Amino acid sequence: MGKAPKEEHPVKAFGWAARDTSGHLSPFNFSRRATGDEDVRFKVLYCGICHSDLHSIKNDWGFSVYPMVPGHEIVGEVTEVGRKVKKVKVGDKVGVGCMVGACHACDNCNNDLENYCPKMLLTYNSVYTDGTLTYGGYSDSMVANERYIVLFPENLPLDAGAPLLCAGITVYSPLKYFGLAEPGKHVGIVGLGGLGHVGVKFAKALGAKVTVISTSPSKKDEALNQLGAHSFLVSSDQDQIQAAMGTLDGIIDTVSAVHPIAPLIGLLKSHGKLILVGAPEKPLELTVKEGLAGSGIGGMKETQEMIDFAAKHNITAEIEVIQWSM
Ligand SMILES: NC(=O)c1ccc[n+]([C@@H]2O[C@H](COP(=O)([O-])OP(=O)(O)OC[C@H]3O[C@@H](n4cnc5c(N)ncnc54)[C@H](O)[C@@H]3O)[C@@H](O)[C@H]2O)c1
Ligand SMILES: [Zn+2]
Repeated sequence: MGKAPKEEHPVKAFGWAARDTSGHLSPFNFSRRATGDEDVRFKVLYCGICHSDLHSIKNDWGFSVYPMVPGHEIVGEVTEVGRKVKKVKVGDKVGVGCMVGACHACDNCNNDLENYCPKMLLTYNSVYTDGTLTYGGYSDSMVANERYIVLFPENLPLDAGAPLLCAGITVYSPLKYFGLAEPGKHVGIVGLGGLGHVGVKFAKALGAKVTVISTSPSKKDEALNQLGAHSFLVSSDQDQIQAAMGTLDGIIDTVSAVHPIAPLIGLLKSHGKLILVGAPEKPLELTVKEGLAGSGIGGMKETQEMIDFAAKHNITAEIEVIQWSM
């Protein structure tokens, strides 16, 4: 048997861990590696809660390993850097998103798409190159290779900026990749949760016209008046959906559960794409395949670009801050 998590490495750490699929987290003493030559260590100040954390805690996807310290929207202040680190210095404000490693040799890695590297290592629930389990940001400290460190510009608030490290890049990347990040383009955002609401903000800041599509009529005010979307469709209202057929250049679907997608495809112009970023526990039942695409987070270069863009355009997530104490 290997060593206990609190003895594997020299640096003591404290976090909140899921031990089973119940959804409860409890205090957890573990350890993190010493700061390597290319590593950045930081004190965690805030960590976002993404729906993927909930899927993982509850083992919705079937590959959870316990004890699990979730959290992949992690921000804090640098406390130590390895001797080869160039990107940041002690005192800088930084973040880590969904990944902490990849092979750095394949075509994807060479093209700044570590997120599609077959050997990509998740911030938690992955086995790191040293054979130990990775632990996420619901903890007091973090250490990661500098390639996976995102520098936070001075004016981007750490608390409301943290969710951008996953939610932000997950919507920003497909907006750019599918040519939707342009004035004159009309983008649909399905689901107004964590990903969806920052999706509206990014699409607008990139110049697109935005329509929110939701099952909840009660979200109309938030969509139009707080987030500034141009229009709002209730997905069960056949008249509204019929009237909007063939009007959208692309749709980003952020829904976290299985739901019908055929009606959404009807909203697209010809050659428009429905881009699925939600990750329900079961695959969607597809009756139509044309016009469908998927997208998973984004590479590190693009994640830094997204954070810099957010700082320039004052884009942050709407947040509620929860304190934790030992
Ligand atoms: N592709 C990626 O790289 C990536 C990255 C982050 C999150 N995700 C996934 O995206 C999804 C959304 O994450 P989030 O943090 O925004 O979650 P969230 O819970 O904040 O938002 C989900 C939204 O979906 C809506 N919804 C839930 N069930 C629905 C249903 N049956 N029909 C219609 N709407 C429904 C909710 O009302 C909510 O508005 C999750 O599945 C998450 O795992 C994927
Ligand atoms: Zn996430």
